[in-house]
Amino acid sequence: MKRIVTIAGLGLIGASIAKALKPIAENYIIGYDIHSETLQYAKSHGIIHEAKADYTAAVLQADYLILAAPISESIRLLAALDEMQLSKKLIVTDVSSVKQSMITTANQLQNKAVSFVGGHPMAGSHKKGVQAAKAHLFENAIYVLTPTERSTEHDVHALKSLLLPTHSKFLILEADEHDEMTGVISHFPHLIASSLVHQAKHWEETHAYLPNLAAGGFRDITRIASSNPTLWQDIFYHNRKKMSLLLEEWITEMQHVKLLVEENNKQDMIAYLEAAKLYRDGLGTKEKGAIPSYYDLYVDIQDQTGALAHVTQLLANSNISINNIQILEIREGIMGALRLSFASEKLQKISEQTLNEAGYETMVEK
Ligand SMILES: NC(=O)C1=CN([C@@H]2O[C@H](COP(=O)(O)OP(=O)(O)OC[C@H]3O[C@@H](n4cnc5c(N)ncnc54)[C@H](O)[C@@H]3O)[C@@H](O)[C@H]2O)C=CC1
Ligand SMILES: O=C(O)C(=O)Cc1ccc(O)cc1
Repeated sequence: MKRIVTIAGLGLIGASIAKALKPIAENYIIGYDIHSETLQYAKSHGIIHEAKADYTAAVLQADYLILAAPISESIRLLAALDEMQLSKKLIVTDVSSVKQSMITTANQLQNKAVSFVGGHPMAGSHKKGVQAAKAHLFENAIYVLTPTERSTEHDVHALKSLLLPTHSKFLILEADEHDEMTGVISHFPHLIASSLVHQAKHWEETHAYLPNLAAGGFRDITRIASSNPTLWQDIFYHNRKKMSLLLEEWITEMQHVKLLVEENNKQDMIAYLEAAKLYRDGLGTKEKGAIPSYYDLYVDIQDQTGALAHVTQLLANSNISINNIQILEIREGIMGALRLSFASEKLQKISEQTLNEAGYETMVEK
């Protein structure tokens, strides 16, 4: 029997789920999006079986509905189910980064045919839109499910079975617990990353050369500030209570840090940095985070013509593809470092061996 799955919102997340679910013979994927070009793209690239430009028509046939629009839009799409005459049971889930406002809307629904289980696949990208979608986006990532008053254990089980091809790891959480944790480890760091970029921009007025000094550290810590601003505004809005509490806590923490700097007590400062290092080092580095981290290899090279080409050629000869290359430090006459990023630990290891054999010094961050 066919399992009819409607996905409303075919952007990065919706289309990635569609790509993961479509190869399963039992699934029939209907796509709905407010942008006709997105629908056309999804249909013509085989991401969905069928495109529907009308939301009600897309929902009426479905056994499952995945709401993958921006959070505020997904809330509207969920509430609109009360206006529909559904002839069969509909298991509804969403992918929103904040859960409480979705769950509150779900618990107010009157339509008895609707069962709702909140969802949040905790993987993403700084890109947006259907063209950035990838079938393997959620592989090994945490996929949070939040059961509600409007769902049974059987519904949760059915939804997990549907989402199995995403190859993610399911985790059941309460909405409030989810919003607090993601507030701390995902949403709040975004705000801080953006504010650090603002600080640098401000100082560029005084030091025009400043952007050229933006080295690895600044780039690493602000990488997430390059994400989709509309998406993040929506996240901050829906998690505003937690964000406000975290900001207060942060301001207090910064006052403490200010004292540490001003008082210049060597021991206290080292203890503060040590405690942070200890905790940070203990976080699994190779566990897949929300934004996939690549397997990096640092290579020391002499600053001489052709050094970069030589390294890449050596790896190309071994059929190793490099996902990203960053030149960390190149100054005349001294050693420079390349950061090469690979898609897997295996490629990282082979590259290390290949380059070591050719006489290059390498380093893998532990
Ligand atoms: N981008 C990320 O890294 C992650 C995002 N999420 C969540 O996924 C959801 C979608 O985000 P993305 O896919 O990144 O955004 P996106 O901007 O790539 O895609 C959103 C899609 O929804 C469509 N859309 C907008 N309003 C609509 C409506 N009323 N009806 C139907 N379609 C509509 C847009 O045309 C677009 O195709 C958000 O709720 C976000 O919180 C969850 C995990 C990661
Ligand atoms: O790592 C991050 O914070 C990301 O930017 C990717 C992301 C964005 C939104 C989510 O709800 C989950 C993951």
